[in-house]
Amino acid sequence: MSVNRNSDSKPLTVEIKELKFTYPGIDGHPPPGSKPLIEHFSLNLFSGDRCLLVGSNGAGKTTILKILGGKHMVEPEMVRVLGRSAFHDTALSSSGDLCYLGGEWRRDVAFAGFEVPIQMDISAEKMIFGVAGIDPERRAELIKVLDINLSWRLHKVSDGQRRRVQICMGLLKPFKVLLLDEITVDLDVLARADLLKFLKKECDERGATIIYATHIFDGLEDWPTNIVYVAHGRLQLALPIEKVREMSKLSLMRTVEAWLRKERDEDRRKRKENKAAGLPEFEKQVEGSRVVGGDPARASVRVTNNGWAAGRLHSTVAGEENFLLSSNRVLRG
Ligand SMILES: Nc1ncnc2c1ncn2[C@@H]1O[C@H](COP(=O)(O)OP(=O)(O)OP(=O)(O)O)[C@@H](O)[C@H]1O
Repeated sequence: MSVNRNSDSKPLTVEIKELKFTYPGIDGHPPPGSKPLIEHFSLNLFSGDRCLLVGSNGAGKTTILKILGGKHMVEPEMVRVLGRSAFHDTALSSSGDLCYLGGEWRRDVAFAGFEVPIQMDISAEKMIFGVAGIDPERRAELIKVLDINLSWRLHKVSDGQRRRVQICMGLLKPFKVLLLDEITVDLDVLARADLLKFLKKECDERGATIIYATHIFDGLEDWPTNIVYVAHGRLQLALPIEKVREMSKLSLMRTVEAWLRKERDEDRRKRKENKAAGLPEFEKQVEGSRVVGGDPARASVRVTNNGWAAGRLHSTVAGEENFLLSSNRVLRG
């Protein structure tokens, strides 16, 4: 499903085609009898799009962003970012063209090319200026936008200040596709507003594409170009913002609230019906399906020669031809 009315002339940047994904069990395979977490999910996004990804807790937003960010393996044709498979073509992330910013401090910073925990005794200046090959103007702009004091010692600053440094590190390279998994929770209103403004400019002026998963709608009314609503790992709606405004006279937050309320009422109705019919109210959780993502070395089924080893962040071997298996068997945290 394409969500941009004017997509004809704009390059396609994110292409999701019939995406299907199940978290692997401890043996590296989807547990027998498990229902895919994500299924029948298709979406196209274009250069310049700012897409808000909304849905209730557990809907699958983080999973989708991680798949797009190349952290979970899926069939290469299911997800293309800038025409390439994010999981198999690790140069997409290492070049900075594809950037995933989520809750994982250490890994995100490492992906920005500076492999140190962000809570150690180090100055913000050392962290930020330690990344090589950065345009000084862009760096100065980000420091200003995020109002970073370069003398901050990272082990002594507040969560929000540390988060600002993390975001700055993540945005230093001029990304083409940015995946944001609610990274603004710690930010004060001013920092959040300035960051959102900066991100809007990145899309308008450089044609970047941003997908932003959030539950916080403050200051977002005029930010997105598209809204994507996901429930139970299935795409419910993918609309340009003008269409959402046409459909609903409510604010963005109230509109999303109405969608989620309807979904919850429907879930409750189904559970009641199941109960009345003597069926289990909730879907059975498949035993062993909860895995800690991250280290492929911990999975008992290994993909042959995929270039990854425990504790390493960048594959030495890029390219789909190196992958013998193409199920959902490997997770990167
Ligand atoms: N590593 C994992 N292994 C197995 N199941 C997982 C794993 N990570 C998430 N899940 C399950 O996948 C489902 C979707 O989780 P996900 O984190 O993608 O949801 P979300 O929409 O981002 O939720 P939230 O709004 O709470 O952040 C949840 O039911 C969750 O329990």
